[in-house]
Amino acid sequence: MSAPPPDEAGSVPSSTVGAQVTCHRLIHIYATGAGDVVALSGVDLRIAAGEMLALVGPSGSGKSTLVAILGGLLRPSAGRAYVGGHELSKLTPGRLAGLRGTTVGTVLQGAERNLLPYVSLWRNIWLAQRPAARLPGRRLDPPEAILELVGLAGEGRRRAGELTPGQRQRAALAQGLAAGPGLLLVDEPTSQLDAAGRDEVLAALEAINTERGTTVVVVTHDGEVGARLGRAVTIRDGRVGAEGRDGREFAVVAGDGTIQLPPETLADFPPGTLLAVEHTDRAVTLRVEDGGVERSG
Ligand SMILES: Nc1ncnc2c1ncn2[C@@H]1O[C@H](COP(=O)(O)OP(=O)(O)OP(=O)(O)O)[C@@H](O)[C@H]1O
Repeated sequence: MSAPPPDEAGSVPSSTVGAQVTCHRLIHIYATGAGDVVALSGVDLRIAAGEMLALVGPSGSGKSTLVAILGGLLRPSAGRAYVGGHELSKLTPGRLAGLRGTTVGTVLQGAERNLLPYVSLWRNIWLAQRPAARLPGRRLDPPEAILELVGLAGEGRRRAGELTPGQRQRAALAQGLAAGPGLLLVDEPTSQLDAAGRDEVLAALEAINTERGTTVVVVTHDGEVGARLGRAVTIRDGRVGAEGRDGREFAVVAGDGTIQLPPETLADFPPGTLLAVEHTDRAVTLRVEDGGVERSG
């Protein structure tokens, strides 16, 4: 592993505090031999610096695509994504590479994909720190301090391959955090774990967020994980479909003024239903006229 060229890495500022994230009408289309696949169809999302949230939603709704764009692994087809003041679609490939790991840390699904199994945890972390080591003003924590943060104090000499699944997942978090990114993206960190392992991973994520101020985004299918993080953004059909905050579920007004109805209402209000919209001071009411369902066309 070699450090990015100084002229490119040097233009990426230090990220010792949480990064703010903004998505504006973000669109991504995969071109395949069988035709185009629209993965994101206009995501509007704002995440404050130092916030922690879950991205939830059905399989294929676009969560991984969104995370890949925020992690600098994929360029959006249209729209804008900002991380820590950088507009990702405007960065050259070199600057985008410099951003990965230093400003944004990504922990891929499956802890073993993030770690070298035959070297110690200390060395795994040290290797992940190398790209950031020459950035001006970047203060890198000793590997042991990062391991302590994720509940692996004293385990640095062990090889990643020797760890339990829960320890391995926390080691993967430490690796993602190694270079001090302002944003940590974590894909399905609890999917292979029992309840105790899940609690330890959640405790590690909370420690990263509260003690370092790192902005943390967790992709999960586990509703309990979403509830514990306080804010859970549901991605549905490639856009923000709803948002849960402290146990309450909300519809979200998108940048183009649309909202998605909760899926359970669609049996009563199928596509094509005509709704009268009534707007008062603090309320918007959608009402079927005359109690009947009218269809367009
Ligand atoms: N590399 C790719 N090439 C073509 N289509 C893709 C590719 N990656 C994802 N897709 C498609 O894009 C859409 C969104 O996929 P994505 O993986 O982002 O969803 P997801 O919510 O992360 O799903 P899951 O929860 O199953 O991981 C799906 O229709 C998927 O089939």
